[in-house]
Amino acid sequence: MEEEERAESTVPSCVSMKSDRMDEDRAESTVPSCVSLKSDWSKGGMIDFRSSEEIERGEHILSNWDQSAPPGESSCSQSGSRSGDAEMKPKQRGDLQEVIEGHKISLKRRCEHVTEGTNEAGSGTLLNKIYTELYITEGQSEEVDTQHEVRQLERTSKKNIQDTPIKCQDIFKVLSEQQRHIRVVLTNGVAGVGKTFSVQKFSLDWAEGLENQDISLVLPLSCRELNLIRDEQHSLLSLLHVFHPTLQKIRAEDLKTVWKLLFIFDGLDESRFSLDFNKHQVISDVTQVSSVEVLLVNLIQGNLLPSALIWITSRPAAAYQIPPSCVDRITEVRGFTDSQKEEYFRRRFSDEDLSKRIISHIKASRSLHIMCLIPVFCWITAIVLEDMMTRDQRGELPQTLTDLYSHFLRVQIKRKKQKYGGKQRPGKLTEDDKDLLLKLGRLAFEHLEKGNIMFYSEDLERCGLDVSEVSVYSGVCTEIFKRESVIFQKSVYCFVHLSVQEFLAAVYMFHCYTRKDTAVINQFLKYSEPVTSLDDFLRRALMKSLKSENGHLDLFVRFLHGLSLESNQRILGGLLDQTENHPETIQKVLYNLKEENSDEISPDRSINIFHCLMEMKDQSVHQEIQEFLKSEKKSERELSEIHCSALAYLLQMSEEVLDELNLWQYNTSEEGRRRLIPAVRNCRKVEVWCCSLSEISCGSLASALRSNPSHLRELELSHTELKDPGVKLLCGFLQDPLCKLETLRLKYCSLSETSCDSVASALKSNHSHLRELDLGQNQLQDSGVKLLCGFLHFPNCRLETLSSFRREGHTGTTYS
Ligand SMILES: Nc1ncnc2c1ncn2[C@@H]1O[C@H](COP(=O)(O)OP(=O)(O)OP(=O)(O)O)[C@@H](O)[C@H]1O
Repeated sequence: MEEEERAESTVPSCVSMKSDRMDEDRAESTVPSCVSLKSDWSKGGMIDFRSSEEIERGEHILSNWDQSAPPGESSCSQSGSRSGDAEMKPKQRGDLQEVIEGHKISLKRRCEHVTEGTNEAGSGTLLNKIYTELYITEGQSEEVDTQHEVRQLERTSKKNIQDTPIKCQDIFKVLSEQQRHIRVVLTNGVAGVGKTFSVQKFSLDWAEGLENQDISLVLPLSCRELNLIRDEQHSLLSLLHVFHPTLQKIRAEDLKTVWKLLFIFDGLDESRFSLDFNKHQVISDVTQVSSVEVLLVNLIQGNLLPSALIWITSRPAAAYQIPPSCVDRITEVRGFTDSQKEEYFRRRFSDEDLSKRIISHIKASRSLHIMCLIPVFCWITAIVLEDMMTRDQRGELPQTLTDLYSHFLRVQIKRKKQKYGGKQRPGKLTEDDKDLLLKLGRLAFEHLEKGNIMFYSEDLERCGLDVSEVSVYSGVCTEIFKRESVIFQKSVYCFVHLSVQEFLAAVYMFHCYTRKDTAVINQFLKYSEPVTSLDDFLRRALMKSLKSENGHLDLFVRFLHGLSLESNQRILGGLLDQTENHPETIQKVLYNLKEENSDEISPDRSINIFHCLMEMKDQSVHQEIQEFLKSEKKSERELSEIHCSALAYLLQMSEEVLDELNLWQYNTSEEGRRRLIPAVRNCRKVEVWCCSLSEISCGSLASALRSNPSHLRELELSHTELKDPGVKLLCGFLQDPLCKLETLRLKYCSLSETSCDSVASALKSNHSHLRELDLGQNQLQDSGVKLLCGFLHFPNCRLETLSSFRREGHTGTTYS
């Protein structure tokens, strides 16, 4: 037992960022020891010191070993376990029971406290006190793409009526007759939406004997921590011993005997593995040594411990690594519904009046209200608003993201001062503080560019950060930057949320601009001409961000624009030098944003230009579009490109589904029409004809279609020069089981027989609702038409009208 404890103290918790190891140690004395459990278990009629709850738990697990397999489990999953079980001696059973009980106690200690960015000993709050039910759905609401997560959350804030909610504790339960045994569950969700909290709550409820008691062992493994042994070779058994030292005594036979194990891999997106499901070493023995990646693939595919349940959580951009054929259920953590947001603030503050004021401020600010869909934003908002509302605050409450994050940083700095005292004037930073924050900013920036969210001591040192200094800092100001975990004596650091990293990165870049640090600026902008003014700098930064494929600089550039306002610079208490804030310069920046026009930019990405305007507190475009939407004669009003981006944003966010989006109904340029494409996400009928769609616009259209499978009934894409690759992209949407499209017109799109193949196989793969398909005036050839005819014989085919007629050619199929 003592040995186990010592071993445990050197390893991280499964959910280390939320747990507090100091508390674990304190809690130690209050829980029954494994020794007493062991003797209880094996002693028969002797006096039992355990609580009735513990007895119940223990007996339940024992009874699992005596039961036959549950219905629905695959035979292969049972074969190993039953035979091993039969051979098990009572002494072995007792030992195993003891190990499991010890594991439960350890897991409970790891999971019952959350630290929410604070590493101070004893500061952890009880998970059960602040845990607020999350809105989790079965299936996927949005396309799984690599777009920036803040944009995704803006889209996902709308609740789809067809979503099926599922409770966190039910994710392995068979809920309908159509479902078979659920072995592998993949849970998606954007950053900070509550995936780790869900894992922690699930594990705690299990360890406390409240939920999922049919599972014998819950084994959470954080992918972030698995990274640290990425280059090592392990067997599954040794992996468990490393990450769950309470299971040191567990043997290979035990793993095969315990009939329901659950492995939880939290944060696949944070793993640095490359999972190859096609070509890998097959492993079926828990003692066979290989790389962590190979072990993971074998577990997921069911080669290794076929009866073990697997739960993987991931941000959407990384979830594609798991082939759909390996997954029995996909769920998505969608964050908080409106009532859950309120519940969150009520739970958080015992002062009822304060929580009411905070809730009403959030409701009054549309962007804050949308952001609070994501729990981590609720947390940041709670910290800022609590501070502002409980002191004599005359200033305006934050309305934009830059406002909110500037206040967040200010609150953290203030907390540091309260802790250490200090002679400087309130609201002003010491030189040391500035130095440290800017170094953190540099770290944030350099790693944002590379797409890194985790850092090691070496990375800190490279930015001039003294590791011990950061540790002190992270002890008092941990909401900004926290020590994520310690494993094998190696610290891993990360910012409390990606958006905090993006904010600090923008602060650093802005500082470099005001200090005229041309080396850093030129390196970032990759431009030989020197930056001449603030508007020139912001314009080039915007262009750079718009060219990024996945939008990884979107939020950064939004903050950069927000920081150009003197009002925000003031909140930061001297961290940034004040800039040449001539009204003309700001006007020039606003003008540039409104006039930015390039057909090389994806329509989805262009919406970020509108967000930059909002961060600069320019409401003009927003107001003009609101008026436009109310006006009678819409087609007469001329819309600029930025108007179209704002319109696309408002339409896709609207609670109401638009009946028809016809791009020619708007009085705008060709580029303006393309910028409207994101609105396809929220309408029933779409007419995009006579538009030349570039590859980039086509990608945006495909992505918008994929996120609107259930509303869209009619799609007109004739005369669009879509070509075969364009059609291939769109087929992803046709394959979606939720796709209800009835009419698809692709006349004059320069298509060949290749497109027939793509369309026919997409339609075959699914219960297609398509009734009309028009492929006329393309060069489909007889072979293409033949492929389409193949689909007509298919049982799922509901097609009533098929046209592939080509006037001058030999093909003239019409089918009715
Ligand atoms: N159910 C919840 N109740 C209360 N607070 C929550 C809940 N879920 C999340 N939070 C808050 O949001 C923060 C982030 O949550 P969490 O770490 O679970 O997100 P995540 O989805 O795992 O994010 P990432 O992908 O960045 O790892 C938590 O530290 C907590 O402050």
